[in-house]
Amino acid sequence: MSPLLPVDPVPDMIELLGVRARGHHGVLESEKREGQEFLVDVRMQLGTRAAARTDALGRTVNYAEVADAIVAEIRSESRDLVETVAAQIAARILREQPLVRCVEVTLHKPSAPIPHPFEDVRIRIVREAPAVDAVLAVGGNLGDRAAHLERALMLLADEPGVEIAWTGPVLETDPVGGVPQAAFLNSVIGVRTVLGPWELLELARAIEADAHRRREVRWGPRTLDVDVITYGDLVQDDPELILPHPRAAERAFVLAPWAAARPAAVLPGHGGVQELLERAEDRHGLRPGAQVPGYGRTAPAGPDPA
Ligand SMILES: Nc1ncnc2c1ncn2[C@@H]1O[C@H](COP(=O)(O)OP(=O)(O)OP(=O)(O)O)[C@@H](O)[C@H]1O
Ligand SMILES: Nc1nc2c(c(=O)[nH]1)N=C(CO)CN2
Repeated sequence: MSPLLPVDPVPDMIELLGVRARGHHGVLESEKREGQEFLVDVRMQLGTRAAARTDALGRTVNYAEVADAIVAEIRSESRDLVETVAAQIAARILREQPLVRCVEVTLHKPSAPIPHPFEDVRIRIVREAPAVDAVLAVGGNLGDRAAHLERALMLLADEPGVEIAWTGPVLETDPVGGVPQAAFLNSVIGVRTVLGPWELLELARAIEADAHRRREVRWGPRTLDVDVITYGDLVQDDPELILPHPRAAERAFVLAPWAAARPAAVLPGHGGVQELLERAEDRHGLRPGAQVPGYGRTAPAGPDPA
């Protein structure tokens, strides 16, 4: 199966070059006392399609914030080595900018104490953000419900940058939301991914489109719905991608398969999924659903035990 997301031959990159500030880094006492100029170039890898499509700053990296972070690190507590300062800059960018998947930092020290003519001293490092644990909810009540869930899992598993970590059991659930309609099959899928949150949403939409999902009635019947429930601990309120999913905390059709697979899981900002499930109003409308290949697998795939 070919991947659903576009495969970019060169990933998108935002570059910020020549950010300058005085710092007191260096091995020599005179460097620590007097300080000198440092320059920094950064190249940040992130998906920029969602931002470009909507012209929304909140869906990308604000390079002015990154410049502030670089200057703060240059001005921070004196370090002996350029290695340390460059690593601190990279770590701060990855910590503060959850959309950045990989960062290259070049730190220049053009006034280094070298008693010979020279042009520059610089160090270049590349640091990757760790893969992120995310949870997706899948469900549908039109057509061959089990086949749609099975295909959704196959498409996810085939996507570069996504690894299936675990899956919940498939449950049959009464419809929630007031629209009279047939029962759903629902489950949840835990993934480990190097995709950014917007790319994960794009993938979820592509999987829905593959099942010919149509948006007609809000909370109405659908072949397949794929929602992003959590993306690591990321909390954001962008209406196109609210994280955690704004209704997950009260939906037994999400919480029950999640708690069955990961009883100790926590929904960031809301609490343990088990406790949330005990309070969810729709908790009595659930029953075991079909056996769908790939679902109900609580351990990562590996060699079968002998
Ligand atoms: N965490 C999220 N996961 C998926 N879609 C989200 C999320 N946060 C916001 N959205 C937005 O919600 C909008 C409606 O999505 P969708 O049509 O799947 O809704 P629904 O399935 O009918 O209802 P619900 O969102 O309550 O499950 C989409 O435009 C999507 O961008
Ligand atoms: N049981 C059940 N009810 C729903 C579901 C669903 O997946 N299962 N999805 C909805 C909108 O996403 C609305 N109502």
